[in-house]
Parts: sequence; structure tokens; C-alpha cells
Amino acid sequence: MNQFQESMIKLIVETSTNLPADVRRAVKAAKAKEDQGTRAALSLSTIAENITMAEDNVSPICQDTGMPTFVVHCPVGANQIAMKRDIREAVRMATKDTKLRPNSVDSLTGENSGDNLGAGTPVIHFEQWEKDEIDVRLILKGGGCENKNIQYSLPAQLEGLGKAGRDLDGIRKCILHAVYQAQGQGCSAGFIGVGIGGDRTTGYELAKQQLFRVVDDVNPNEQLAQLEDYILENANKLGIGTMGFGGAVTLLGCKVGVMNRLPASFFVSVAYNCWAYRRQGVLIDSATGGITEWIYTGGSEVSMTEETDVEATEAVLATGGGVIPSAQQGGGNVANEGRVIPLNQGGVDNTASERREIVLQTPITEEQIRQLRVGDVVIINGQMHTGRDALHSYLMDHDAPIDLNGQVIYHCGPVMSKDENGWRVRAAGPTTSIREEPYQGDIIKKFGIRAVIGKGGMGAKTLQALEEHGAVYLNAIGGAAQYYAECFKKVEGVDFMEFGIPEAMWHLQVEGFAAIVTMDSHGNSLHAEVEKNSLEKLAEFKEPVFK
Ligand SMILES: O=C(O)C[C@H](O)C(=O)O
Ligand code: SF4
Repeated sequence: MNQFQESMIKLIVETSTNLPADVRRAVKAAKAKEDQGTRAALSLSTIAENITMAEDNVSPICQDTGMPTFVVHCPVGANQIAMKRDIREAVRMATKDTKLRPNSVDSLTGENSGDNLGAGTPVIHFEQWEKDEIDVRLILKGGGCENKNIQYSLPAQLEGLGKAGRDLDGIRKCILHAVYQAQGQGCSAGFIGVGIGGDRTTGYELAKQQLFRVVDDVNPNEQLAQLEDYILENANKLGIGTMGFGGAVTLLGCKVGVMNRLPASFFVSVAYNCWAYRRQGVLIDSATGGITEWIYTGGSEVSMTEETDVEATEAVLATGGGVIPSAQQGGGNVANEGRVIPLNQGGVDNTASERREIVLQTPITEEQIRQLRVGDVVIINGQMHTGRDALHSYLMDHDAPIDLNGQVIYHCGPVMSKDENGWRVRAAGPTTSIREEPYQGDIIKKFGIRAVIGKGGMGAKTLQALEEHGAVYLNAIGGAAQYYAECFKKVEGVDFMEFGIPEAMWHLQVEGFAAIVTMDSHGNSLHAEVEKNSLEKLAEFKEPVFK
């Protein structure tokens, strides 16, 4: 087993940087379904571009590399203590090599362990089996989509849908509601794993296990297969769309599992995974520890830039679950030339001709902000300062370390590396903004901030502050961490390193950072609109379907 640790490093790197073939096909199919020039289509182009960049750069697809969760099946007699030690060491090394973001935070002190090791992290499940080989699967599920997981206890009364009873139709309603409540905040279009039954813990576990199924498999339980098809078809009628911008594709996959429950309990647990659905697996020779096969067809098999296999993609090919030899992995066979920057190049409203693209240089004035409207694309040059949960809470009753007047705050926890030339941004997509809702309005006014960039939108309090003060909320494409990292030309400094790398305040020099105005200074919010419309659509699914 002397190669086991090395095999685990390969598994982590592949999972973090190269989205598997079945997931890529689903994203391509979504792209083909959206009308060209719409916000959704442009976002999907940026996502496709980002997937290719991550593969080429061998860098994280999304900066949030999630909770590393390993599921290991091993023969009787295999040394689980040694395997656990090797997995932990592989996690530590992959973090040092910036393939994983340091994501393990002490819940009481807020201290980041810096190496992804800590109480409860990484998660490692062992199961024995009769086979001789070892099967290791890994999922890297980020915190934003994890926050959108939801558990229902039936019977329940659901917004828009009314009563959900303890039967298949009640389950149907819960799942539709789960997609609705996620809106764009879990970086839709997403994938959901559903667990019916169990207790609160095993129900969620079952839901997460479903995420190890390939996107295009068919549930052997006929009733559940029907439910999965129904959900996939109808959740896409909610109109939430990519990043919650509205559109034809909201859900890319639905997998449902069932287990027994207690007479008193009836849980429906839903695990929501963003489009950056990072999971891989390897079969391991239990004598050497070397990789013999990759479990999910590697991403390099499906180019995100060629449109040729769109038709096949539409049908969602039956080959997604194939096994390919390790030699085919990580080949980086996608052409790297002719790269476009999609978000800057098309329209954001219904047609390209209606698009307005505005270039802003920081510091930004109130007058410039007041000219912006929901739907405009803004390109930022100059400076940007990252700030998320720890910083927002801190700024409520402290001064900022720099003058933020006219400045831009980016809700982002980047992956960073440091060498003799200083710090470098390795991955830097937006984080979910709504977490800052209790603070944002006050902070905008207190410091004179003119633009806040994040994803998923913010609420009424922030919208009011934008109007009163003259500021905008810009929505960047969640998960597009490589695409945005390229915009950061220089790290000018950092404050609050004691908050840990993701939570520190990074002062960055930026060029050509494109995002969409989704909340303006005139009281308009695309998020409020999409939420309202999708609730109306949800209510259309009130009548029983599965009797
Ligand atoms: O933590 C992050 O960087 C992002 C997070 O996964 C989110 O979706 O909000
Ligand atoms: S930022 Fe979006 S893509 Fe990245 S982990 Fe969070 S939900 Fe997923």
C-alpha cells in the first residue's frame, strides 16, 4: 500500500480541478437549451469557460473546495488506520499545493487550521466489502450549496404548495420546494440528492450518497425513477435559471434514495449541489495502493468548447458512468486557444442589442452608480477589496484599515499562494451574499462603498441602502473561480490574516472584472422579481400528481 497516499493526492487534484464527463454533459445540455444572448446563456458560457480553464491550469474549479468527504469500501483486513492517516496527509499536501482551500474553521474561536485538518475534517467513511480491491470516492461539496440543503418532516405545510402528506405526492412537493427555496444561491443550475426516510442524520446521509450516482443513470426502483424524471422536467419550469437570473434550466439532475423510517418520523432530506459538482472515485490495488481505474469518466473526454456533441448531450449520453484507465485522466486535451470572455461579449437582457456594458474605474462616484440599471454589465478596473462574514461583522463596530469611500467590496474567499514574488490569487469566485444581509446596508453607508459584488443577491435592507446611499449590487458568476482569478493582476496587501485566508481582507488590483447589475440604486432587484415569479410557478404544482 505504499502508493496509497500518492493515489489520494491524485484523486483530490482530479476532483478539485476537472469536472467529470457526466456533469460536463449536463452543463452543455443546459447551455444548448438557453436562448443565446440571455443572461442564463452567457452565465453558462462563463461556467463552461471556467471548467476548461480549471482543467488547463490544474487549479480549483471553484475557490470553495468544500468539505472533503471520502467514502471508502475496502476488503476485510485492510488497515483502516493507515488509510485514514494517508488520506489526511494527502489532504494536507493538496491544501499546501493550493488544490484545496484551507476550509477547516474552529467553530468557537473562528481560527482556520490552515491545512484542512481539524475536528471532523476531512470526513472519512469506511465500509467493508467482500471484494479484494479498495474503492475510494470523494465529493467536494461547497458551503454555499450545503447551506441550501433542506430537511422536511412530513406532514408539512409548504409555501406555494399547501399540505404535503406522508406519501409519494408529499415527497414530490418537498423536492419541488427544495429547488424553489435554493433560488440561485447554491449556484444553480444544480443537482439534488434526496433521501426519503431514515432519521435526521441518516436521511441526510442517504441524500448525499445519491450524489455519487452518475447523472444519467436510471433508478432501479420504478416509482422513484418516475419521480426523478418528473422532478427534473418540472423543476425546470420554475424559471429560476442559472445563478437565479431566470431561464429554462434550474436543475441538472435529481437522484432519490429510500430507506425505512420510524413510525413517528417521515423525513425527506435534500442535498443541493451546485453546478460545480465535484466528485470522483478510484479503484485501488490493495497490495500496492496504486490506482487501477477511475470510476467516473474523466472530464477530459468532453470538451466544453466544442458544440458538436450537443445533440448527443441533449439525450444525456448513456456512457457517463463508464470506467476509464487512469492513464486517460488529466490529459488536458481541450484546446486553450481562442478563448473568449463570454460575460463581456454578449447581451444580458433578452438580446445582445439591448445590452449595455459600462466600464468603471475605481473609486466610483455616486453619479456613475445612479446611471446603472438592473441588467447592465459592469466591467471593473482599479481596486477591489474582499470581505465576507468575519470582516462584515468586524466592520460594524470598528474602523476599516483603508479608506473605502467609492470602493468596491467583493464577497469572496479566495485560494491564495505565496512565493518569493508575494501573494498570488489562485481561485476567486464570489460567495453567497445573503449571509451579509444583517450588516451590508449599514456598512455601505458607514464607509461610503459604491458597489458590492457577490452572488445570489441580497434582501430588502440592502436594497434600501443602495437606494438611499447610491450603490449597486453586482452579481458575479458563482463558481467561476478561474475566470475571475485571471482578472486579479496584483495583490496589493492583506489585512486580518488572523481571520484565515478565505476571510481575510485582500486588497487586489483588478482589470476587466465583469459582473451583472442585479440590484440597482432605483429600488429594482432581479432577485426579488425571480423569487416572486418562481413562487407563482411553484403554486401551479399544488394539485396531486402521484396518487
Ligand atoms: O465559501 C465560498 O467561497 C463560497 C461558498 O461555497 C458559497 O457558495 O457561498
Ligand atoms: S461558490 Fe457556488 S460553485 Fe462554488 S461551492 Fe459555493 S455553491 Fe458551489
